[in-house]
Amino acid sequence: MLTVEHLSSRYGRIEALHDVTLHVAAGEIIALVGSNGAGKTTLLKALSGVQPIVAGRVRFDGREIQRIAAHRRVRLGLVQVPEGRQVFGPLSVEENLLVGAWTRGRAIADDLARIFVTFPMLADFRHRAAGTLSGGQQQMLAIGRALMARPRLLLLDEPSMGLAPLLIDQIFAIIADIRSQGVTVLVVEQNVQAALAIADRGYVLETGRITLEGSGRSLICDDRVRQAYLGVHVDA
Ligand SMILES: Nc1ncnc2c1ncn2[C@@H]1O[C@H](COP(=O)(O)OP(=O)(O)OP(=O)(O)O)[C@@H](O)[C@H]1O
Repeated sequence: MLTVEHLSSRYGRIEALHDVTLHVAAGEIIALVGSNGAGKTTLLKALSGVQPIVAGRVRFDGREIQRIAAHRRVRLGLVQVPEGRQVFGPLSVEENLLVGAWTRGRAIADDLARIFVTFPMLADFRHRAAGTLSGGQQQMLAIGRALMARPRLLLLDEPSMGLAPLLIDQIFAIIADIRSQGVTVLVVEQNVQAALAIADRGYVLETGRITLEGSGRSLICDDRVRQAYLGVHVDA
């Protein structure tokens, strides 16, 4: 579904991504992990079309998209849930969800009803200002807003950031549920254990380069991942 080939991106003279190559097949959950500043957010932004790339190619469903504007990528089904939720605080929960559907013209009421079934809490708070919700509720709203765009590939940037353990479990259960409804998922996470546990495959990004890839299970068992990201001391 998504193929990224030799992608590089920079902020002025800082090269944030170097020669990144990866792929995502339809129906997969892919985890992208790495430490702070590794370039994970930059990669998602480059895929969404809000961060310029200086080299490389991105194909979505066989079509080159690296020169296609961000809003048109959303129409093609490539939709991002940004880091830090970024809900529209003064707007109501329902208005935030409707904003997610702005690229679409039809069946919005049906989709809104479906989101309220998936997230009953959003239905309860539909008239509340989004800014008054807790962090976990805002994360669910941000995911619901993205689902309103009818994604085929959902890009999630740190969905568990700042959430209590119980909520983190809920968020990962929701991600698994979204995939079971036919949406492919690429998730960036600092919660490496939880992300690799639900992922079919994963990639490790370090200082802008992909350094490891494999099945979720094989990466959780990899000594380099255990030592660097899971806090496990591994004897040499
Ligand atoms: N707007 C910007 N201007 C200049 N440099 C930036 C900008 N955004 C990110 N960078 C730099 O690009 C590199 C990659 O940052 P990025 O935010 O993509 O990493 P990340 O893996 O998502 O980290 P985090 O987990 O902290 O969000 C870092 O060195 C960062 O300092």
